[in-house]
Amino acid sequence: MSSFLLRRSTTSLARTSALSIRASTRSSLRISRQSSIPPSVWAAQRQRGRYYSDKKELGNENGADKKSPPEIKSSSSPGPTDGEAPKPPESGKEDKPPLPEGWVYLSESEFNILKTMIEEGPSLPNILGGKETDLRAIERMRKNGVPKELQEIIAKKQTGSFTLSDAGKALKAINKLASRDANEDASNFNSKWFNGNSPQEGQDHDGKKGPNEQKASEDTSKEDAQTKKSESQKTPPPPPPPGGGKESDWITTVVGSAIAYWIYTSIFDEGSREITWQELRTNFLDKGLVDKLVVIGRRVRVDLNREATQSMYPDNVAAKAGFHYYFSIGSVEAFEKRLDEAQQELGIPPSERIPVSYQGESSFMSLLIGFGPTLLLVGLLFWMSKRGPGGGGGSGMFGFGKSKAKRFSHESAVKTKFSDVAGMDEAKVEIMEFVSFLQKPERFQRLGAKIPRGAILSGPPGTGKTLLAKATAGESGVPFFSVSGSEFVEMFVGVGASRVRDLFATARKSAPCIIFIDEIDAIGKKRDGAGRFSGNDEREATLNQILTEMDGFNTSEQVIVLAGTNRPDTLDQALMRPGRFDRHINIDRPTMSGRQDIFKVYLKRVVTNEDMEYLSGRLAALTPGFAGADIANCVNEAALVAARANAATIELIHFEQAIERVIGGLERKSLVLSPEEKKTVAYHEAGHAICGWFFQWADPLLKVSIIPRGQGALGYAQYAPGDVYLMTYRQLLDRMAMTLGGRISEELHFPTVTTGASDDFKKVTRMATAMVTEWGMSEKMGPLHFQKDDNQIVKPFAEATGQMIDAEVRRIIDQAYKQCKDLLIEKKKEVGLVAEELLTKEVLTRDDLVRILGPRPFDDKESFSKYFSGENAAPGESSDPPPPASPSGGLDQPPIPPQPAIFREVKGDSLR
Ligand SMILES: Nc1ncnc2c1ncn2[C@@H]1O[C@H](COP(=O)(O)OP(=O)(O)OP(=O)(O)O)[C@@H](O)[C@H]1O
Repeated sequence: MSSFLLRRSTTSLARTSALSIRASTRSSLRISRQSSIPPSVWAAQRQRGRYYSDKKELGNENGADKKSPPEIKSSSSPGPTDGEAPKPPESGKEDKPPLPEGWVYLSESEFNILKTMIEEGPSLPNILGGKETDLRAIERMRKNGVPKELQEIIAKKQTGSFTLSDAGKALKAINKLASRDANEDASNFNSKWFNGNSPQEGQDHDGKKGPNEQKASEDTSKEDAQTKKSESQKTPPPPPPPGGGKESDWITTVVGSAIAYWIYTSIFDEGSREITWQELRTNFLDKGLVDKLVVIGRRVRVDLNREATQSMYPDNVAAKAGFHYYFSIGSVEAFEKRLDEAQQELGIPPSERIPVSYQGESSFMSLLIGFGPTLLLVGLLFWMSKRGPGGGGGSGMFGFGKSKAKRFSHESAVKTKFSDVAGMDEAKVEIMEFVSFLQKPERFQRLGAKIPRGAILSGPPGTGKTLLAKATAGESGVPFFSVSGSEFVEMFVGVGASRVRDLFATARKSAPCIIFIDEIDAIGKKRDGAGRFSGNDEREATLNQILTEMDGFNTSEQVIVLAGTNRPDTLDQALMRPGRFDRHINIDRPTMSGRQDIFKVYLKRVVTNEDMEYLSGRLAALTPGFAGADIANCVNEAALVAARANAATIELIHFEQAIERVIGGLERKSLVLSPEEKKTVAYHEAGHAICGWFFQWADPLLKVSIIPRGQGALGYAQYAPGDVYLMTYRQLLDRMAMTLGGRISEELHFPTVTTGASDDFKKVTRMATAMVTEWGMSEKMGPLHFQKDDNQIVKPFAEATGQMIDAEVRRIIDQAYKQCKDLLIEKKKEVGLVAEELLTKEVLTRDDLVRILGPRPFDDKESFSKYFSGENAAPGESSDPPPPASPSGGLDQPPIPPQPAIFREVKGDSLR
């Protein structure tokens, strides 16, 4: 820019300087307080302004000003914009060799502009050579020429009319420079390393060649290439070129950053600034600095005469090339009227008036503003689709369709072995077969057997279905994909099916492998018409996809699908058919010996000095109905109890406390009962205890307590019911009578009764109803079965049958009531003894009861006596429960599920 100014006519410069000094001493650009210039001065200034900017008007100018134009013209080298061939600089023209097409030598003035651009732009860090390297880059361009595009950009720099398309040109120029220099460096490097020469003739002091030598050097390299290739195969590859073509990188960096900086400043940074009409008038219009006004929509761009502005406001941004002021207008008509008035006031003749042109709003910025939000949205969508919820991209839109299955491999996560799974021997045998399928498929294929596709593992919660599937993966040593059925469910339709596809596709790639779908009922429910209006299409589509994928396996693929569910009855039949889930493995709560085995697994992991065999047996006897997860929890709880007591090892007492805690809840020592309440609770519990002692088929009593526990239990009696699979009418009646013992004892010992027996009544009613409606234990009703279904609106029986059911239920309960009352009247004294001892000691064990009541008049089961009263063991009685009844036996489940050993008795809530 400075060189440009230097070439201005000294006369005009002197004049403009005088004016500018005067103006700048009076005000800054921002202050609108301005003395107005007389019309004559304005006209002179304006003439000068127009003179500098508009070559067509040169003929109209006075002789003094006519000196400037030729100088200005000579300052800008003929660029390709004029269609002229690039002219080599005047000096040394003859010394320079011709350049390839598209390359030009820059004139000195152009180099000056380029230098200014580089100086204005960011400099290279010192470590890379700083300004010195900048200058070397210029030297190199001076010697080897530059791409034509660079010359055009330099020309634009002078006029300040840089557009977005010029940015493309700039990139092209940088690219050309970079590749030319890279080629040159490569050929220098080749000649240095392959010819073993020092820099050759025709190379500069850095060993680099000019573009004219480049071609020859390339040819030489090509010629030598064959020989070099064979040589390079024999000899180790040469070290990287010294400097590694660093110089050419600097050139690209220097020129690139200068141009990028200029693009940035001309488009974004201070490229324009808004002013008011008043500012325009006082600062520019009145001083004759405005060349042209361009109306763009509701804005007017002010094109200033750069030189005049520069001389008047030398330090102001207004003088910068490419900078524009603009102001907003209400309407074009109003603006024109205002401008007319202003020019009239200034006495500007019509021929000298400021030209006004009109443009549509199609600048880059308006485009950016228009399309910016859309571009942003598209970019955001693209980014989201790349990342997706699973992270790292996924199939389907936004990766939602990507399966969320966790992959475990034998080496990493699945360390579970069959030895960790106890108490389900039959299930283990079944599933072990899958391991052999995966390990030795040929053993089965040899005989023409098809490998099963999958197995459904069903059973109550916590019985070890997932554990068994993991152990299968651990034993077979194949990858294991674990996913929950609910993870297929998403709010978007089609996502579930897509995830299934993705899961199976991934599994196929890792075959042989195991897929485990836990809680498959989340997606595998029966497809009936019922859900038509509840948006089940997505679930059905997911199920259909599973069905399709499982059909799609061929027998050699060795992908085995295991699925776990608590509700096998709700699953779709298509899923269960052979060819999909071929095997149905039912995993029930463990039996007494199963529990003992599971206890052994977990007892091994804790510190205890107890005899393992006895301890595990006793704990198993105490925990009928416990699943594997409950047992694991009990052992852990015992360790916590022992730790709390600062014990060195876990003792039996800690385990028993843990079991009581798991079943009955925490002891609530803070709950203080009144003496009357305590007495009622004691007699209530004593009633139960006496019944349990003197009824033959009642469960053996272990402990009675009146310490409140858990949620609202003010007292409890602990029994060891053992594992029961079949129950007789008499057993049921004794159990009902024992359950009513609490209330009847209250009736017999107090003038009134309490609300504490509500839970007992519920149990008794449920048992009696099942006897009448399900188990055919009423002669009057006969062998009928009415399924209890809360969703059924219409009862499955007639009104008369309903009345008969009610009557029979009442009859049975009355019978149990009478049986209990007769006993408690007979044993009224014993009830009193037990209750009084309870009031003093709060807890009575089986030994206390033996002391008060004498030995129980009936033999206990072996499983019970073995662990709780050894001397009473009945010889020859098996401790193992009878085997489960076969389906043909008419019972597919125990009539009364094994109950926890604690009966909660008096409900605290209802006592208040
Ligand atoms: N037979 C068993 N042997 C050893 N540990 C068991 C056994 N069954 C359950 N467990 C313990 O219980 C935990 C929970 O079991 P798991 O998750 O396999 O039960 P699940 O049947 O899959 O339950 P859900 O139906 O609720 O998913 C296991 O991690 C394990 O610690």
